[in-house]
Amino acid sequence: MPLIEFQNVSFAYGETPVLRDISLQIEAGQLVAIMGGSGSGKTTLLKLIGGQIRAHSGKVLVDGVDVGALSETALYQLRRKLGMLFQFGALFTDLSVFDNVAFPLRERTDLPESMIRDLVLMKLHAVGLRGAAHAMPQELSGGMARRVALARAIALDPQVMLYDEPFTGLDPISLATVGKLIRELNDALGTASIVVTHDVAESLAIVDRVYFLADGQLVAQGSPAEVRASQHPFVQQFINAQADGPLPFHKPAPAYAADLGLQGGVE
Ligand SMILES: Nc1ncnc2c1ncn2[C@@H]1O[C@H](COP(=O)(O)OP(=O)(O)OP(=O)(O)O)[C@@H](O)[C@H]1O
Repeated sequence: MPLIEFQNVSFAYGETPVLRDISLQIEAGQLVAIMGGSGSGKTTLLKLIGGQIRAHSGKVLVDGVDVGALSETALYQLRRKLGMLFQFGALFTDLSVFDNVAFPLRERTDLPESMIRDLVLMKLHAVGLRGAAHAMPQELSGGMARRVALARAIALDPQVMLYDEPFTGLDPISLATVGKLIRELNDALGTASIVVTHDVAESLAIVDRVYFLADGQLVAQGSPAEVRASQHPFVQQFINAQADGPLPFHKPAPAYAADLGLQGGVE
């Protein structure tokens, strides 16, 4: 059974459709990337998995459970299975690295402090930062802070990991380190993981599959090898970072002359 499944999911904010008829399946151990232009609905897709919003039609299943049908209490339980790393998922600045990672364990479990200590050190070890346990967030580089946030996200051994732009703002070395960690943690924990990213090269190096979203629809998908070889115009536009293509540079607008209030003007 897939850990994440979208069955013909559609969603709109008010009258504006954001996702249309999305179907996909992600198995345990799979790491996938969702790519698409700004506003194509990537973050919305993650919010449907976390239950922050509910599908207007179709179903979102996490570990076989229909997220849209859950009560608030049941959602709270479900979220225990999810780990999330967001671009701006900042660390608590007044807590040490250790206490940041311990936070979800203290909040969500009744484990004794001695066990929490072991778990925190294990998670920090997994991201290579056991040595920074007693540092404060202000003392960390951006890349280290992201790795601590990653350790915090996996504190409760999630079955599903959601990453929203995990590479943003990182230097090339930290970026490669975080990418490698995302892959390693996915494999070690056997999670189903989704990375929402603009970072084509980094994500192609680590993921099993890529889904391309445009205008709220899945327009292309494939393995990194298929994506690299694809002649699909959307895929090409992303891989080659072209400003214009199927995702247009210009947002649709009235004729220039009409916008300027000219009648019969020349465009
Ligand atoms: N709370 C909201 N209320 C109304 N419209 C929203 C809301 N959140 C997002 N939108 C709109 O929904 C569309 C999809 O947004 P979403 O954040 O999912 O896109 P995205 O692909 O993640 O974009 P980006 O790459 O820029 O983060 C956008 O047009 C956005 O303006």
